[in-house]
Amino acid sequence: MAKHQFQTEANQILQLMIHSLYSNKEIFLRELISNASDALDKLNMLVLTNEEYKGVKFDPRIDIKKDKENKLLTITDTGIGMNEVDLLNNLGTIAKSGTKAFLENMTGDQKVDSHLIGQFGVGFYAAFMVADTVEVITKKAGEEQAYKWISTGNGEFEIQETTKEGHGTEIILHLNEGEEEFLEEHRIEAIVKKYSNHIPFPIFMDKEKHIPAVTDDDGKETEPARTEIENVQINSANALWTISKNELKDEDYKAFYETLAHSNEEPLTWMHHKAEGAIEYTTLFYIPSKAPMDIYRVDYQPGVKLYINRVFITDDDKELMPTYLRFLRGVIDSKDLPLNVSREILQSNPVMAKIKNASVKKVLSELAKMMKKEPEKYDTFYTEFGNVLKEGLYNDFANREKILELLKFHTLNSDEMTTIEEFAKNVDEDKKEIYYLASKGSIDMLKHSPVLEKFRARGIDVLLLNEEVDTIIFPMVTEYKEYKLIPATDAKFEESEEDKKAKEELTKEYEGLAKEFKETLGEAVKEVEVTTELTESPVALKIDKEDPSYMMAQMMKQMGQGGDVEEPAPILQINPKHELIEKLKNSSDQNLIEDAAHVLFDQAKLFDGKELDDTADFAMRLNRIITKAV
Ligand SMILES: Nc1ncnc2c1ncn2[C@@H]1O[C@H](COP(=O)(O)OP(=O)(O)OP(=O)(O)O)[C@@H](O)[C@H]1O
Repeated sequence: MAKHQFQTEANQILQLMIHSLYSNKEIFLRELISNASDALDKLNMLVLTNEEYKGVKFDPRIDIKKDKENKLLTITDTGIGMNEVDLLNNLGTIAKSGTKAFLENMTGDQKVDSHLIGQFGVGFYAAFMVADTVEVITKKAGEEQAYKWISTGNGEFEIQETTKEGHGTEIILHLNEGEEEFLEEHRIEAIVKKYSNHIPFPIFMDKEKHIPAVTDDDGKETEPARTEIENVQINSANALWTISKNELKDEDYKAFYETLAHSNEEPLTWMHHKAEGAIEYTTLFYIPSKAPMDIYRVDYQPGVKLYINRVFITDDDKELMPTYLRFLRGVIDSKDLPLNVSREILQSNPVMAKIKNASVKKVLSELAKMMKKEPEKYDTFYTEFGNVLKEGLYNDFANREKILELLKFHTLNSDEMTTIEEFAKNVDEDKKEIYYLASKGSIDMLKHSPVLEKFRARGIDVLLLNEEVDTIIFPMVTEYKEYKLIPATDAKFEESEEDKKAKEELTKEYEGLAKEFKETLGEAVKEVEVTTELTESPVALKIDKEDPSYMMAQMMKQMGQGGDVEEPAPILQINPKHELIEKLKNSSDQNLIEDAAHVLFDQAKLFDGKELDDTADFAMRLNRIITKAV
């Protein structure tokens, strides 16, 4: 008998289960049945598609057995089973990405933690919520040797050779004191009906059947009443997605989601669609109410399963749906794909491509409907997944317009968020230009950006984008319908002759100060120029987009080498109408001008969402200026 240690993370999860922070213990059965169903799915596919498994009998069933006397509950399946290596890899370790992050987020607060665990999904380890000892007896399909895995959840497990008839897995739970309810027929049946009614395989259990007494014509009892044991199927076993929509209740969809997504949280919404015509397929997509833990990890686990005519093919294909819809959980099932598709073939299969395209369109149009009809629900969706959806703007060109219309924007002139469709209605019809400012920071900070002063002065509204992802994506989005999308920093407004003249005069007047600033700041700025476009701020930064080194940096960025190239120095604009600049022009205090040049340059950087190179230097100069002022 070989002893093994649980992997650290697995042990931590196990301890959480044992000390049951989770009040809804019944889900252990849902998790074990879901694993059994997955094991049957896997074998089904191999038997149908893999020569090596041709001889393996596929007789799919899940059995639940209860032994009240010994307080044992057993869940058996005739699925793929596990060999010794599988046992070591699967039970005792957690391969799921995001496990570490999940554990780090644990707070010790029951309420917060059970909410977290709902998103994480605990799987097999949930067994330890109700059992002090768990035995797994399993034999892999096509192999001779069976194994027994056993653990009391104390940080160790043991694996030994054993015998077992037929392939599949048997999970024996030695129930804890006080968990006897899970041996009651009606309780088990209720849990199965609640969560596992529509998994695609039958679940059987022994049930007591009462046979009433038989009496003759005179009312005399000829046979006494008795109880017989009958092995009966206790779930419907009709894959939920194959059932027509109007036969399903919300509860059915919700329960199926919990089993499918291993989640204890209700989904935000679902979309069930049956396509008939040249290609027949069914899709059932759920949107979770909370983002999965691994949503921003490259090794995220995709949530859509592919079935071909009810035979499970894969749940690990990131190409089934585009990555920007990776929050979807659900099923795609089609009769029109060949069963023996390999992953490579799947990706180039024209039927799969059509299903994928149509499914993306469907999801996007359902989201658009939700946005209009259920705005609150949409807001929840948007808070959780808005930034993921935005990724589609650069990797799904064909649907860019639709995705843009699903985004919500803050704007300069309003406190309410708006859509691009609404925003476009108020854009100057002759120019058809939509301006936006994309910079990381609070919306309030963006609203007060010096860049926007010329817009405010002219009463022109601007879209405000303050997420990091916006600053990467939006420069690549240059149009929406017939409108041009223009960064606010690039806006050029026509100047009247009068303005031009006034600017020329001011430039001359402030030439000296601009020169002093440039000498002080040196290479940190490309130049210092006088501007008449600022109204409130003394200074602002501008990038010269015609500068060849700027264009080079952009090109490198697009090639994914942004980190290696330095952006060219910005232009510092000074506002001659600002009292501060005016006073500086008239000052003869060289030290003050020097300090002011540095502090103002740093201030402009902060408004641009940039970090300061030397915070101590900034504070020191600022303090010197204040000291002089008080
Ligand atoms: N009845 C079973 N038959 C065959 N393999 C199983 C069975 N139960 C569990 N396993 C294996 O053990 C692994 C771990 O199971 P566990 O329930 O902890 O996680 P999971 O199912 O992969 O993830 P989650 O339950 O969160 O979706 C499974 O992925 C599977 O490979």
